[in-house]
Amino acid sequence: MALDFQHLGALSPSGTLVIAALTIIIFAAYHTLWAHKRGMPPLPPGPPPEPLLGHYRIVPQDAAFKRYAEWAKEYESDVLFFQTFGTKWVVLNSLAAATELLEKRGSSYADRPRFVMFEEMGWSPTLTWLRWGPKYHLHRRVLQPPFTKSRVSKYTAHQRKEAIIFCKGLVDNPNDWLISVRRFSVAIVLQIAYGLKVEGPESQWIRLAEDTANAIGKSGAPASSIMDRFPATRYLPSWLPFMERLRYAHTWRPAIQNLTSLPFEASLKSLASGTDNHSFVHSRMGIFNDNAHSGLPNDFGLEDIKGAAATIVIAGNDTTAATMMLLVLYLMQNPDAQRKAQDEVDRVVGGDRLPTWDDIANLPYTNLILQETYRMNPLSSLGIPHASVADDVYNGMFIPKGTVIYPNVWAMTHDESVYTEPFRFWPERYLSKEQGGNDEPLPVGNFGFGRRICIGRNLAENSLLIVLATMLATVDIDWPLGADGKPTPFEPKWSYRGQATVLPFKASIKSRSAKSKALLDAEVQSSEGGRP
Ligand code: HEM
Repeated sequence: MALDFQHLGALSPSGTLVIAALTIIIFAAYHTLWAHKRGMPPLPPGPPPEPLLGHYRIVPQDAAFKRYAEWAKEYESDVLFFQTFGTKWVVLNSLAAATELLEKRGSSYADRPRFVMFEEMGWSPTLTWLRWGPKYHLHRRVLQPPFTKSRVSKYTAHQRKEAIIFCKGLVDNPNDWLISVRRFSVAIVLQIAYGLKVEGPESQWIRLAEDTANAIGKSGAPASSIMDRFPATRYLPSWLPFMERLRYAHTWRPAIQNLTSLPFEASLKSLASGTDNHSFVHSRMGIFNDNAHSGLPNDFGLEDIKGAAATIVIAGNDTTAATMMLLVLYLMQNPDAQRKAQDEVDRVVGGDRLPTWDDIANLPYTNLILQETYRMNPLSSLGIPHASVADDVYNGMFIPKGTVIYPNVWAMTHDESVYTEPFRFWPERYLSKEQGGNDEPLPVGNFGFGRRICIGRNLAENSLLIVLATMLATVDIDWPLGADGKPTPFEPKWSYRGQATVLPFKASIKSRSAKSKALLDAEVQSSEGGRP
């Protein structure tokens, strides 16, 4: 008989706790006995679990990637095993393991776990969270083609224009540089998904995207809440002390719903008025309406279009903004790298114009600054988890079907056997020894692995490169001024709940020259409707 948890909210607190505890004990005992099949090789090693709770209290909620990397050394294994309440998870701490399992055996590891907490947050069909199956394939087939390397070139004019508006924002309002960052990242994806424009720093779309970024950015590592580990707990009353993630999900639910609905409705309105803005929504609605008129079925229905458009904004906005903040941070902390990159841009572009797309291929050091930024702080330090669809054996270790797989990208990009002084920002490390570098490999994993690799990576990389080149051409970035009027270094603060991001910080941003400022002003002036 299925358990009915719906009525639990009406129970007294002590009754609820007793039922919750009993249910957890039964499930945990059952799954612990089941986890290891007879006759199979041993499970990967890991710290010993606690009775019944397994590893629930052992793995830290914050910055778990660092602890996993330490355990990998302690247990001398790049693959570690954990379990709690019947959920099993494996952490891959080396690129070799991630490449073998997520790339080479990719089809066996292309599922996602169920993101119960995100379900509580009210997401519509979103490629990122969809389980491996027909719905997933349909969404990937629709969303991937517009973002291939060749197809993203159609967005480059828009990206360059926004990069120039961004840098003008930095020069005109340096103290509000974070608003300019948010404006840029929203403007790119909102235009592509819905054909909507961000008219200025006060735009409702910036606020909406900010809310959603907050909702997702601080929601904890994906699939790691008690609800994800043990889905029945979603029906417990949210006032219980250990259900803070459920409270969080309900608090942010309206933000997710607004982001999914409001821009979609605005885009439909502009379509109804007869304007085709060539956005994702307009092109999908064209197909949808044509099919409807011809009496053909629409596999990709209205909810799918709505969910897929929101995916572009949700997946593309905060990731781009967070990487831009890292670029500003690392340029500020590393004046030598900043000067060297500025010299490169000056040499290639000259002082009479701003960088264009043709220049990007001729800016290798600028490109390495971006690569080193990816390596220093992979935003999804533990990736977005995959899940295995079949039993497997790797290096003599058994990985059961249905195991959640976390690639520890941070451990990979800080592996001392690959990167000398991994905590040092040193873009030259990728150059050959003859060029003064150390022949180290470019970082891998920032955009994920295998079948689930980020579909927006080409778009994001283009955004970041044109923004970086334009910043280098037009502004100097330094530590903020202290009370004595001198640049004053400080230790930045970080958040490791959800994405690994640097928290908002102050920087001193100044125009490089009257000429570079005039170039920005002139380009913004001449670009149609461009407003900082
Ligand atoms: C710096 C920017 C970005 C970073 C660091 C980033 C990172 C990631 C990562 C780590 C994943 C998980 C991959 C995996 O499971 O193996 C992912 C998936 C995804 N990304 Fe991005 N991303 C960025 C920008 C974008 C943009 C601009 C878009 C939209 C066009 C986008 C759309 C997606 C989607 C739809 C998925 C889910 C793919 C799937 O599950 O099949 N991302 N991204």
